[in-house]
Amino acid sequence: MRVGIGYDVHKLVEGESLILGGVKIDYSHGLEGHSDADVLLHAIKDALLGAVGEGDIGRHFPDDDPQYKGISSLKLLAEVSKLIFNKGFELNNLDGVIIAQKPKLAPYIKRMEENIAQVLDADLDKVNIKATTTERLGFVGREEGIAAEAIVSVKER
Ligand SMILES: Nc1ccn([C@@H]2O[C@H](COP(=O)(O)O)[C@@H](O)[C@H]2O)c(=O)n1
Ligand SMILES: C[C@@]1(CO)OP(=O)(O)OP(=O)(O)OC[C@H]1O
Repeated sequence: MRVGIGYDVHKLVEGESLILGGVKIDYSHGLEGHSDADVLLHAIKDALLGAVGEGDIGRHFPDDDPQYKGISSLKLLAEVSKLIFNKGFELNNLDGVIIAQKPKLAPYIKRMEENIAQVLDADLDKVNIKATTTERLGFVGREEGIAAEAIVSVKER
């Protein structure tokens, strides 16, 4: 068994869609990034890559490479899924947290878990996602950005 950790932050701006866990969230603001800026999937991919000793997403999908401009982070997760499969591993379990003052994410969590489990070819009960505010403290509390953290374990298949 091996474990990995991932953390990411993106800035909240007007005029962008908010996509988290591959789910489009109904909100006035969205996250800025080179890709679709799905901060949760970025943290999960970093955790998976870390677990198998493959660095981080910036190494695999550079943020100055035009081929990744606006790309769906679900597609990049599928690439990472292939990579860990080819290295002889499969997901054991995954736990992620989205740190966002707003909007209320609870209604979307199940769909995020379903998306992630599907792309990683894992049972739904191996994927857990949650959300928390920072009680209005810090950059998240001021609604300047959204952060996410993930921890995964993988096992030899
Ligand atoms: N953006 C968010 C943040 C939190 N939730 C849900 O509310 C619960 C309480 O949050 P606290 O930050 O006050 O601990 C949390 O456990 C989540 O279920 C949410 O839906 N969206
Ligand atoms: C996802 C990638 C893809 O180019 O770009 P961004 O959406 O900017 O995200 P970030 O977490 O800043 O960098 C990682 C990149 O791999």
